[in-house]
Amino acid sequence: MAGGKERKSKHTAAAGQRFQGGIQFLKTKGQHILKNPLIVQSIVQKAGLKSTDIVLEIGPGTGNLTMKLLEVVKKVIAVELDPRMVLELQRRVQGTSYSSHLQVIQGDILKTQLPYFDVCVANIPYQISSPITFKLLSHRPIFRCAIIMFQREFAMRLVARPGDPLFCRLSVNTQLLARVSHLLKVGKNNFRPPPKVDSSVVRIEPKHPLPSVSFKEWDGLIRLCFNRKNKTLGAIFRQKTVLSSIEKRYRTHQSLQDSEQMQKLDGEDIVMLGDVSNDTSMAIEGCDYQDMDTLEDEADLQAPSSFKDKVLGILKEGGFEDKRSSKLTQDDFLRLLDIFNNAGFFFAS
Ligand SMILES: C[S@@+](CC[C@H](N)C(=O)[O-])C[C@H]1O[C@@H](n2cnc3c(N)ncnc32)[C@H](O)[C@@H]1O
Repeated sequence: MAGGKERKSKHTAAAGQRFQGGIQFLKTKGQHILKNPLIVQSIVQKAGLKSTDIVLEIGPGTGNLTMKLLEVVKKVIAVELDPRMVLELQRRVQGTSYSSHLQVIQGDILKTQLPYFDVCVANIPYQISSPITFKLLSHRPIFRCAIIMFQREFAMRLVARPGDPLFCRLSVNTQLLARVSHLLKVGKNNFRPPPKVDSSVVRIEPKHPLPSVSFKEWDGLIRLCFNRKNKTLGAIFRQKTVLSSIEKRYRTHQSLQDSEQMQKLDGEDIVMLGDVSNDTSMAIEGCDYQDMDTLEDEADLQAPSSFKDKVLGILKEGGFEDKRSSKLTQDDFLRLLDIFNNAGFFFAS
């Protein structure tokens, strides 16, 4: 009996953690509400907001952050998926002087066309971390900065530098497009209900102007290089699957050189960077040969080993053969892409 009673009281306490204002928080929607006002205050302070700013808030929830933002900026546009949260937020702001400064859009942020904004401030559901980061970075006109709460490990990957253990494709792609810095560590107990993982607030400041590089090309190369980030590039580019995918593109490129397809604008490129959602997935795509018949000729069929020599020769000449992706800087990757492209090798899928 006693054991039964104890189980019941534990259950009641846990359930209490998941309610506020009659709303049951759903983990499936990443609903972990920031309950510590000091953290909310600190996020708003670190955002460096101006009274003239329009702020985009992703997932306002019950509005703890929204209310603080409304105290300092001209307008908050909040995009929230859950209609129960939308109602709660509207109820909270109703009858206050802030109501005319808040616009609530009910919907999925990933499917919503983003409005104009100066700064994005958000405690996001962690399951959309990667796609939302790249959706923001592809948004135009460019915004001043984004101050976002991420799962700690994701945050540390975003800010990791060459040589750091967490340095990965996500770090390289983000840092091509933005300056990123770690602002604040936030422990689990600052949320209701507490998530399983710790969190961190990161500042993302889009670069302006962006480096002049095709992002599809860039990501195609980076994907290969981080296929096995601790192997030398020589070892990676010796792999059959890697050589096959490069060779396929090489041949396609040769045959399309004069066609319109080669003149695609880079502007549409960044959107595809959202595909890095699963950064640990390093599958190499584009290795099937189904469409090769029309492109192959006798000389091409005899090419494999000379093709490999050519690729390895480029790496060697550039001084990259013995280098490892985990230690390369952004300038190194830009130079590597440049020498490959100049030799007629391309990486965009
Ligand atoms: C971590 S909670 C943050 C709540 C609030 N901003 C706070 O700090 O207390 C994430 C919020 O995002 C909402 N949400 C989840 N997926 C979303 C999506 N795809 N688009 C917009 N909002 C979403 C959830 O309903 C929830 O209110």
